[in-house]
Amino acid sequence: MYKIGLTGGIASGKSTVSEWLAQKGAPVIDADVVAREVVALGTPGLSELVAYFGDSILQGDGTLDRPKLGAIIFNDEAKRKMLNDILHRYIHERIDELAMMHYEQGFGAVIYDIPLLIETNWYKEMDEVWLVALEPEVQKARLMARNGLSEEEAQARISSQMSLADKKTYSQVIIDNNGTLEELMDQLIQLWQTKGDLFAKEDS
Ligand SMILES: CC(C)(COP(=O)(O)OP(=O)(O)OC[C@H]1O[C@@H](n2cnc3c(N)ncnc32)[C@H](O)[C@@H]1O)[C@@H](O)C(=O)NCCC(=O)NCCS
Ligand SMILES: Nc1ncnc2c1ncn2[C@@H]1O[C@H](COP(=O)(O)OP(=O)(O)OP(=O)(O)O)[C@@H](O)[C@H]1O
Repeated sequence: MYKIGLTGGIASGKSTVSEWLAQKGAPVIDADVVAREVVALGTPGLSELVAYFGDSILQGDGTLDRPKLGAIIFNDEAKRKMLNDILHRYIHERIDELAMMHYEQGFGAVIYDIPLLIETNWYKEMDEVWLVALEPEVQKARLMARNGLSEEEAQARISSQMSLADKKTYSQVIIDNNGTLEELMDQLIQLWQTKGDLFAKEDS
């Protein structure tokens, strides 16, 4: 099965792209969804987080207080590394399971929507990397609007990730999302024309 890693910085438009691809019939694995599963109530992932960060990262009902943990790790590199060390193993395992399900269903290719695909070296497992690219100023504005963050908070999140210029050197396909949604869709239609057949099921 052909593996396509879809990546890009925070608020770059990966979900917008992967939802479009999913509507076209491509199987998509969303690492942000998996990252929520592995810290659900009662999981070993959540227990390990509490053991390191303390139970002040929990809400009253025992579930993870995500904004609170975000405020900690996006401003502290050592703690972010620890979070990654704890969770990426669980995330990777679950992603492999989901990929196996798609493989068993006969799909020719699968999209791995992974924000930290390059930072974690997971790109090495991919056959190709698609990057959703946009200038940091546009990114910051979209992130502030979507998450209701201050400029400083948005900048801290952007700075916690690899720069766009570096990510480009690992990518075979660049999807430019500086423009309107319509301009994005035009590129996706073109991309589907050249790559869409990869996803076809073997028995179809
Ligand atoms: C810190 C957490 C609790 C904040 O939760 P929140 O609901 O506010 O954000 P969400 O999970 O939707 O992530 C939004 C975006 O933040 C960025 N991001 C998330 N985690 C990290 C990280 N460890 N380092 C850098 N950027 C990150 C990604 O671009 C992601 O798409 C959460 O992001 C988390 O658990 N992160 C660790 C798991 C992880 O590395 N996820 C990325 C997928 S591999
Ligand atoms: N071309 C565009 N024009 C205007 N807004 C856009 C465009 N593309 C995406 N957006 C908006 O920008 C925000 C970020 O997009 P999206 O959620 O798809 O990014 P993402 O890369 O999946 O983010 P994250 O990884 O941080 O969850 C959303 O509010 C989305 O509606």
